[in-house]
Amino acid sequence: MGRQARSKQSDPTPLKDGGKAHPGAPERKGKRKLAAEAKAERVGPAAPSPRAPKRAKQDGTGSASANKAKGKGKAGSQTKKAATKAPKAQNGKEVDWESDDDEDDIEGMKAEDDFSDEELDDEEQKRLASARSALFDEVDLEEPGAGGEYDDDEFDLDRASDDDEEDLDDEFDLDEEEEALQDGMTEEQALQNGKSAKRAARAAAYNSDDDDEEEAPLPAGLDMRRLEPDAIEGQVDATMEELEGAKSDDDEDSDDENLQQGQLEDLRAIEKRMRTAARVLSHWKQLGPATGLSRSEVVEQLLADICQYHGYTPFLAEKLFEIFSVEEALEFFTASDTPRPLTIRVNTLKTRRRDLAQALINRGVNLEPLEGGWSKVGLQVFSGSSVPIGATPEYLAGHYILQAASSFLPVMALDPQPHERCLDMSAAPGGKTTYMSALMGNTGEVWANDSSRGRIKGLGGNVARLGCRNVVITNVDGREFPKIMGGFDRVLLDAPCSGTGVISKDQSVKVNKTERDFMLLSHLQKQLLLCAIDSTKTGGHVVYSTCSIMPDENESVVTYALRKRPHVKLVDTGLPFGREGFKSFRGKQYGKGIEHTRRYYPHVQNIDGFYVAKFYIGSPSSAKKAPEPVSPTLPYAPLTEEVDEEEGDAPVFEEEEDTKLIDETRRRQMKKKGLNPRADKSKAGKKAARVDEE
Ligand SMILES: C[S@@+](CC[C@H](N)C(=O)[O-])C[C@H]1O[C@@H](n2cnc3c(N)ncnc32)[C@H](O)[C@@H]1O
Repeated sequence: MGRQARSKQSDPTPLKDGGKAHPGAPERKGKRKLAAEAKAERVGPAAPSPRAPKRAKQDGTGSASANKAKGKGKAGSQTKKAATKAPKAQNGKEVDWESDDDEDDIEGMKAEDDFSDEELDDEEQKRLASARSALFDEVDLEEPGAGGEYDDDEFDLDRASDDDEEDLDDEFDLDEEEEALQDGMTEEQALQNGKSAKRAARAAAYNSDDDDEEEAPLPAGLDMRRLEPDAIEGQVDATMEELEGAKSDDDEDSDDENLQQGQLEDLRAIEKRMRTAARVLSHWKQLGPATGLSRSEVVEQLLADICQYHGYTPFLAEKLFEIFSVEEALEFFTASDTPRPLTIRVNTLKTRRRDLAQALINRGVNLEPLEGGWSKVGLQVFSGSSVPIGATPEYLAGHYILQAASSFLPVMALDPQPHERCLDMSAAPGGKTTYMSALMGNTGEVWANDSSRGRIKGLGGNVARLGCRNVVITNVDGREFPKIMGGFDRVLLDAPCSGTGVISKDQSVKVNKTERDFMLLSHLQKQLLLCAIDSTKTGGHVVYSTCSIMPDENESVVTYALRKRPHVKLVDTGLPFGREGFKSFRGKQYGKGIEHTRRYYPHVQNIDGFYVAKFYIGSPSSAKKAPEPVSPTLPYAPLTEEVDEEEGDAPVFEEEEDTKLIDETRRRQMKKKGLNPRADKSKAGKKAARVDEE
């Protein structure tokens, strides 16, 4: 344990008493006293103090410390006083008591006899002398030695006055210097020698981590663990700061506590009001009239409370509120403030679930198969495991990946088969890619693409760690795919989304999403989905998923694709649980087979909010209406304001508009490259026309 740490752990009481400077003092003093007692015992009562001559040499009179001791000795106990008197009486020698008080005491003692020896007969006098002698003999036995001043000094040191500490250290210097002088050094060298020895001894003492060593009583003069005055001062300052800090922290803490208490009460009141409002709104006919408010007023108050209680912007609170019944909305908001269970997916390319479970249990990880038994590769890890689950040897060896249970679902729906050619269109960081690879037994091809260069690194890391040898990583905009590569057996589009299903993981979603974000995302999702469909061979499958619960990003996107690609149809996802996709929402009717799609919610299945839809890709020629082409080169461009203003579920992704966007973006890119966009206009126009024809 370090020096500072030791003092931190010590009892700070002496400071309050105005006694010892640093908190460690009482403990040190105790040891010091023990050491002195032990020494007294070893040396015996009559032995002279080995330090007495040095002290005499040091102060020239031998009385400096003794003088100090004298004053303090007065404050000492009667026993001590009696002890100091004893030598004179017993030994009959002249001892410089240096105290009138002591003389007085002796005089007093005599006076207490209340008669003169001369008045007594010889026998009486002998008896008295013997009694006196017995008394002083007894007292003598308690006295450790003849060096009265030394022992008083020792007593003072036990009280650990800073000056005395200095004296002791100086004494140590003197020892070293004397020895050095005897060894033939010059005085200056000796002084240096003494100082460095002292420094070394101090360093050794302070650096020692050995508590046992700390406990062992050292001979008093060698106890270098006592602090130098400077160090003591430093300790005092540090300790005062700590205490003041603690005090002001305490003050702040209590202010904070009061504030928190107040806030807590406010929050409790809000929570209660929200529950009441939800009940009233759910039974409006019976309870509404008693409120004296209109239904919209109650809803308005409830939304304001949700924003305050859960920390949402009014915009998002209302958007989410609309999805559920009033009471269920409250459940959703609450669940989105609670973390989901921590889950891992076993990498069957490297191990079996039971083997991994055994290995992790042996390491002290608490785990269980996923609740409900719907996955054979999922394990739930319980808190309380002291093992860092992201850093075990099994993790590093790629035996598992940390993956949310909801994230298994799109891959289970995709159901990739060995030797197939599959595409994961927006794959980073690769949770689903690596699952696909495992389900395919490292056979066939998994093209893992992501438009984000930064996220590609994580994808590569996971693919390598999990030993997925059938994965090819690409880094292009997913909307390029039908053009650069097509004919996949299966395509997964785990689309970029608003993340309203994973608010418990990313609370920033509560405040950073705007209407425009939803518009842009929906637009991008529609483009990507058409490209995913167009990259899939006839008879193949596309799975579309998001970690959002917004219909705009889910049923609307799917319905758009059904309309634009009449040769595709929604099919059963094969997932064993989940709520049906919305058939309609706020007056909009969704496409055929939407009931096959699946919705997941944190408050219902205790997994992240998710949406999964599965398409079967029929033959374009079988469709009554030919599929509308989508530009494979469509750049990722922000929507124009006109598109922003579009209402409801009207298609916002139209060819004419796409062509305009393509042209605009191409012009911007050419300008960036320092080329003249006008010079290329005819070329660009021709290219766009050609794309439309394809
Ligand atoms: C929901 S995350 C994918 C998570 C991934 N499927 C997994 O399971 O680990 C969406 C991804 O889409 C990527 N993305 C965004 N726009 C894209 C685009 N136009 N083309 C391809 N990927 C895109 C993002 O970089 C992000 O990595």
